[in-house]
Order: sequence, then C-alpha cells, then structure tokens
Amino acid sequence: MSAATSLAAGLLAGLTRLITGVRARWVCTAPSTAARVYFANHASHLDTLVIWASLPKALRTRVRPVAAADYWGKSRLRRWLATEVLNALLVERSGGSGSREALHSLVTTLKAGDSLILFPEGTRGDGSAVGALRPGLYFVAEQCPDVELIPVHLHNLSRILPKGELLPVPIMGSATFGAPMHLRPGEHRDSFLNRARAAILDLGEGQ
Ligand SMILES: CCCCCCCCCCCCCCCC(=O)OC[C@@H](O)COP(=O)(O)O
Repeated sequence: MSAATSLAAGLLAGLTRLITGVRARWVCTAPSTAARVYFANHASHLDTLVIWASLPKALRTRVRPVAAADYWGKSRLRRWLATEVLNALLVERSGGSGSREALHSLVTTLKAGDSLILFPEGTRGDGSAVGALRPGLYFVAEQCPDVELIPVHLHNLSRILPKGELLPVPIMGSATFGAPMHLRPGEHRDSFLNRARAAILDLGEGQ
C-alpha cells in the first residue's frame, strides 16, 4: 500500500468513527484472523466503512469488500477508493458469465486466507427493510464449507448517509456481529438464504 492510500485509509476509518460513533457489538463471536465472510444489510456507502473500521487494524488489510464493478469502477476516484484504499474485489452483478467469474474470485480470495465483506441484497435499500438475498452467498457457502459466515446488522447508517446524499448527518450508528453460520448438509438454497436473512434481522431486534 502506498503512503497516499494508507493515509486515505486511516482518514476514512477515523472519519467513519467520528461520524457514526461506530459502536461494534460482537455477539457470540469475536474478531478472528480466520478467513470469514461478513454479510450485512445494505443501505449506505457507510456500511462497508463501518464494518471495516470495526475490525482491529491488523485484520483490515486481510478483509476485502465485494464491490459492484458497474458502480465502483465507473470513475477513477471510485475505482481508487474501492480497489486501492479498501482493497475491494470488483465483480459483475449483471448475472451470466460475470457471476461465474465473481464466484471464482470470491472463492479464490477465501482460499488465500483473506476475508470478505458481502452485501447479499446486491444493492442499497432505503433502510426500512432488508430485501431478499441474492444467491451468491449460498454458492460461496457451498464451495467453502469451512469458512465462517458472520451475519452483521447495520443500524441507522442509512439515516446518516442515505443513498443519493453526499453529506453525512452525524448521529449514532452501530454494527452488530452475530454467531457464525454454515450451510447445513442437504440444505436447500432458498432455506439457507432465508436463514441468513433472518440472522441479520434477528441481530437488529430491539434497535
Ligand atoms: C459520500 C462519500 C462516500 C465515500 C465512501 C467511500 C467508500 C468506498 C467503499 C468501496 C467499496 C464499496 C463496496 C460496497 C458494495 C457495493 O458495491 O454495493 C453497491 C453500491 O455501492 C452501489 O450500488 P447501488 O446501491 O445499486 O447504487
């Protein structure tokens, strides 16, 4: 990492903490150096930053956000922020052969020992509900059965920086990390995806 990207990464992590008050709660799990998939509800550009800034600094360089290539590859600034500062993997989200390549790069990354941050809804919602999960998480779980899948519930971040806004409103947000899940033997795709979505929602109960 160059001095400029490392400075930008430090600034982004510090700003994220300042703006969101980022309270990370670890429920039935703790930070780990093992390759993991952190999967969360998605409604704000802050989501990735909050999960990333919640991890101990030493783990941050080993966790790779999965980012939509059509959005984060669009301008030089976005590409730099995503791929250089946050070490994101750019993937196609349009389906077809792009999905096969995306799955391959996710699995290769996990097998190399790095973790992923994944937003299985595939797009930002308005923060009022968690949408249906796309099947990528299931295929990753199938191909990497030993990797811990950690549900994360992000609270309030879409009120701080909603989709389409550029200036954040400083109010408190939080990230709740839940117990690791795995694909169960013989578990059907839709059952697994419903269980994963329910795991995110359960962590947000009472907030
Ligand atoms: C306003 C300034 C905010 C600066 C934020 C810098 C954050 C860099 C984050 C880079 C990696 C982000 C990966 C997020 C996952 C993802 O790619 O979700 C899709 C949305 O993103 C855009 O698609 P959409 O919600 O459909 O508009």
